[in-house]
Amino acid sequence: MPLLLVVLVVPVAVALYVASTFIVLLVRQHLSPLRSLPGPPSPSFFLGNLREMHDQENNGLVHRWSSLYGPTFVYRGFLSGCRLMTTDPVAASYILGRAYDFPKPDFVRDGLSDMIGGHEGILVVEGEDHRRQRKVLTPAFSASHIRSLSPIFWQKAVELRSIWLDIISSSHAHPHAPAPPDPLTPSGSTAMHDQPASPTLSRSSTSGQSSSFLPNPFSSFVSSKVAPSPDVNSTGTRRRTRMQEGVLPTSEKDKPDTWSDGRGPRVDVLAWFARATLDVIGEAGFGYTFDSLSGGKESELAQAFGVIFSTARKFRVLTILQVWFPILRKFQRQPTELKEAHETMHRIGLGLIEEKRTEIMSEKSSAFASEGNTDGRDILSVLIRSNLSSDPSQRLSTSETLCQISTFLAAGHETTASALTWSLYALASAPAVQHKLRAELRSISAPSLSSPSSSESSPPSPYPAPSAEDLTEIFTCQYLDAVVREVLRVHSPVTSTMRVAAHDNVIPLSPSLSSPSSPSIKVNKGDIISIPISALNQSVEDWGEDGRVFRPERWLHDHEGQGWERRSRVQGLWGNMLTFLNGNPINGNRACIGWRFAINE
Ligand code: HEM
Repeated sequence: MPLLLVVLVVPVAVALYVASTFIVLLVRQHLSPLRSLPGPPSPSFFLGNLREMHDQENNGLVHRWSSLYGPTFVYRGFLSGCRLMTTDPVAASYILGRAYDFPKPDFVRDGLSDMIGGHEGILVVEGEDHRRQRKVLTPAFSASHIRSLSPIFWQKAVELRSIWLDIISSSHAHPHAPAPPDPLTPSGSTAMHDQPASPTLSRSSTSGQSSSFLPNPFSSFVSSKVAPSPDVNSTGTRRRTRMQEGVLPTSEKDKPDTWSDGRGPRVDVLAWFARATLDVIGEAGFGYTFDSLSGGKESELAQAFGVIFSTARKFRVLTILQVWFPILRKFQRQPTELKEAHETMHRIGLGLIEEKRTEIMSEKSSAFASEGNTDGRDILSVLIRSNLSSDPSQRLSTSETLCQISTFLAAGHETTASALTWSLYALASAPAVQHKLRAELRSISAPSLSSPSSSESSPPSPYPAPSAEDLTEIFTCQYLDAVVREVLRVHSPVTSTMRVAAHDNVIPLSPSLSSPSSPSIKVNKGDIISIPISALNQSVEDWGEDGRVFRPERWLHDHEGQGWERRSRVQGLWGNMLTFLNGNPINGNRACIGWRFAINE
């Protein structure tokens, strides 16, 4: 009898659950105020526009849609549900400035939690938990503390420089290395062309624009860093690097190949920057040595993180279904490899926390503890220290602290690798900019920069770490500043983000962009909103007709003494762009907490 009951009742219950979810969805859809907004046709009932968004390159689709339907329009998600997308700066500022009224959607938070290995990191938590975590974490990201980490950035840059010099000189020794089949090669390097189609990066950012397809705003940069750059083995056939498979490469045999194709030696820059930035975030973030640049044995933590990252990135139909049927998450079986990776991360993370705590306690009478001198300390140490001194009700628990380690890795490693790669790409595409920047840097008197440069025949010069005065001189370089801003504006590593209305709301629009009949947009609780960061950063209204062109000069003051940053209508955290987002300390500051770290790096 009980068996009969199970056989009859379970399928009926499942059918009712599925049917009621669909009905709720369709009714919601029917009542949505977003239905009246214009937008592209939906090519598929089940996937809406998600597939084409996933497949687009360099935000071209968003630019096309906004030119056809205006800055605020609707595209379709799962089961053709309406999703709002806006490039209106007033609407974007309203939404992002009210982070607790417009939190990340649950499915995005779930995706991030999978990547981080827990629900308690600052990227994932919302409301009061977020406010508390942000307060404890903020001192670790202060301007002076981040500046004190510069020797780590410097050391890794010098290390990477000598590796590249070695690669170049050894490839000169073998000038006839076979050229790989490489259909992705850039077609000429013209200065300042419109949104360059870098082969490696644009292909990679195909998946990089996928934040609404993969439930993860950080997928925009996550996947772009496992770029499918061509990697060729000795027989000339393509092979995937472990980097591309999501496993971080560190051992000698896995180093990306270099080759000569008649135009000089070629280096997979993205893969090398990923190693350098992994080393940096390990050391500066939590005092952990990955040694991935020097090609030592692949660290346990790098391996574990690689497994977690690559698993979280994978797109599965189940992931989409879980958005609408959260119960499915309960039945999800974790692959053994993933379980082991989480355990490794947990064990190493707890070890690091314990080590820092012991250090801090034993230094209680020393300068570090008594005078608050945290210079050069990794971020985790400063975080633990500020946690110890804060009001007990405001402290982070051990499991919350643990989640911050993987959060720093997830948020601070591939973003910076991507930014650095785009920087080199932009400079390579604009030789005039490159010459001007080099001339400015060569004019600096700082000993760390004025060391004699090496030639192919002499070993690289040591380049001592810059002093505080050197850093001040470097940071006041106007053209360097303009180049960094322009790279991060045109090639924002996080291309879009997503929010959900926590309750019914009315979003104001720019007076110049709204129609008199609808100066605002009504959203219902649960409506999903996409903010295309890249498109906003490149807006023609803000940046002029050449808004999508890489032109650092726009940041220099014109003859009226006005910098372009003052003309932009976007209220970004940094440089009046949304690259690091923006926020509001009262109603949720979800702007990038690591922006100073990234700029310094
Ligand atoms: C060029 C490099 C970087 C870019 C473009 C970038 C961009 C962003 C963006 C757009 C967000 C907001 C995401 C959202 O809410 O949808 C964010 C958040 C965050 N970033 Fe970064 N980031 C960079 C580097 C870093 C670094 C180096 C770190 C840490 C060392 C870091 C740590 C974080 C954290 C912890 C958050 C979550 C903040 C919160 O929710 O309160 N980021 N970042």
